[in-house]
Amino acid sequence: MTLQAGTAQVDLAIIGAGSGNSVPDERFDATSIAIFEEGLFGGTCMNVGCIPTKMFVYAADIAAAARESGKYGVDARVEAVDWPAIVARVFGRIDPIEAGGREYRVDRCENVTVYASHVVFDGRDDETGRYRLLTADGDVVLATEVVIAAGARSDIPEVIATSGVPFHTNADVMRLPELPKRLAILGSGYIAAEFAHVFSALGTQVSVIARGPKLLRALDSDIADRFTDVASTLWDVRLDSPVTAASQLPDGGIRLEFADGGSLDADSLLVATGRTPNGDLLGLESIGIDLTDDGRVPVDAHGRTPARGVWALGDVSSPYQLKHVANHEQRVVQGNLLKGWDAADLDAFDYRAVPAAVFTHPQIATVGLTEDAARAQGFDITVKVQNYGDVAYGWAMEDTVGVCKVIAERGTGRILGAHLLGAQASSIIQPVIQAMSFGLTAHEMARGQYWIHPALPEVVENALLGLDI
Ligand SMILES: Cc1cc2nc3c(=O)[nH]c(=O)nc-3n(C[C@H](O)[C@H](O)[C@H](O)COP(=O)(O)OP(=O)(O)OC[C@H]3O[C@@H](n4cnc5c(N)ncnc54)[C@H](O)[C@@H]3O)c2cc1C
Ligand SMILES: NC(=O)c1ccc[n+]([C@@H]2O[C@H](COP(=O)([O-])OP(=O)(O)OC[C@H]3O[C@@H](n4cnc5c(N)ncnc54)[C@H](O)[C@@H]3O)[C@@H](O)[C@H]2O)c1
Repeated sequence: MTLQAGTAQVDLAIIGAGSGNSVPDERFDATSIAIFEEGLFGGTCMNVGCIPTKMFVYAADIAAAARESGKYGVDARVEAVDWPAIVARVFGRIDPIEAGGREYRVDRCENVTVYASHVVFDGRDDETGRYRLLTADGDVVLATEVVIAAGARSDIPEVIATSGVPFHTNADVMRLPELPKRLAILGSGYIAAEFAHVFSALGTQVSVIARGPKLLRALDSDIADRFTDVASTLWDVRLDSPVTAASQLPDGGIRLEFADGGSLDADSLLVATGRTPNGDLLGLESIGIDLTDDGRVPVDAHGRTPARGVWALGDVSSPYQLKHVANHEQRVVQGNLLKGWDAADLDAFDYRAVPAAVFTHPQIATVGLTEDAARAQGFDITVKVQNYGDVAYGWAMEDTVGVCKVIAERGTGRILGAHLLGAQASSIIQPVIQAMSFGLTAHEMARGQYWIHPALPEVVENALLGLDI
């Protein structure tokens, strides 16, 4: 059902149909619900994030494998890349899911009303004490409880925003009508690393511009250093290169100028310099919520904001901008909504072993503490760095760059972190995540199970066995 402009009252309002859209299940059938979504149903991950990017990455991996096939005695070549066909494959699958998700909520959920509009808090209603939510379309909804799941948006550095040069973000770069010949990517984090791989492997000349001395510098320094070295052989990587000016060239291209006096010309520009949580666009001051210093909606371990009855989850409030974390937080908040704000047995967010992967080339996966963080926290640690090339599957791959680094507490053998760079990293790290989540020590994990021989996880087994506990 879709409501005409006016005032409605609901038990629960949900801001954002990304992870927020998963809150109402059959246990909420007797709850009147308003969902506010100004953009696409399914949110960032489904439409412009995790899922489409990985579909492009898969195509890029195939192309890269063909290009690297010579070392196995196979003469494969990338004869052509049909970019429009790749785009059509990806969005031919995703767009109908978005439409289906929206249609399900609008037409088939009796207790749910969808407002396709930006919404803000407008204080509390004098009479009922409910939260007053005001949409850009002029609707007013009074809600007893609210879940804020409003996500984050691309940060655009001022030098680009004020220059007037055309640029892309993850929101539109995957729908370019054709592959650019030269793509400049500003930023050196997850999004930059993944799109650099996609476009480069598919034939674009890619430049990655980092303002600091290495790529992916939030990661363990051994991994970031090694990745920066490998990436520099694949792409035009500009380190220590803050952009001081951007301008459009007469041929439609873009020129970026750097602090050291150098410059770079490209056909297109992709900005990938971080994502700002959307809490600053929600009128939260009207209900007495101040954002954290880093711009997030503050929540306690159960997802409760300082405003009674208002919960938050996902990128808008989480210390992690990751979909599996947003999903976890959604399940916690969902359960707690059912239990009630004051329940003694509220579920809590669990951030003990949060993993992440960067689907670039080579892949990267990480869980737990970096070596520097473990030392800074005062742990007495033992560290083992094992090369992929040390195990049989690494020989099969002729691998010279892959590495698995594990960090454990000396004495107890507690696993504190693992960091992998190389083929299948996002998959072969999973047993370490499991061990950390269930409290297995390094020795228990290494010797308490079989490791399939000669599969790539043997690199993890060997790293564990190499620790000097
Ligand atoms: C390019 C890219 C690749 C990524 N890849 C991965 C990956 O491989 N793995 C991974 O774990 N994570 C990945 N992420 C991160 C992941 O996408 C996010 O962590 C996740 O989508 C956050 O979910 P969310 O529900 O908090 O927010 P979102 O999915 O962003 O949902 C928020 C929704 O709220 C809506 N909204 C916001 N404000 C308002 C308002 N005032 N009124 C109405 N509607 C509003 C927005 O339109 C949006 O649809 C990626 C992100 C990007 C950008
Ligand atoms: N595979 C995944 O899980 C995945 C993939 C993509 C995105 N994400 C999530 O989305 C988040 C956002 O991705 P992202 O890559 O935009 O952010 P990021 O935080 O990973 O990286 C941002 C980078 O931009 C740089 N930067 C910031 N301002 C700059 C400026 N003015 N000039 C030049 N460089 C600047 C930073 O130094 C940093 O290296 C990630 O942190 C991650 O949580 C996850």
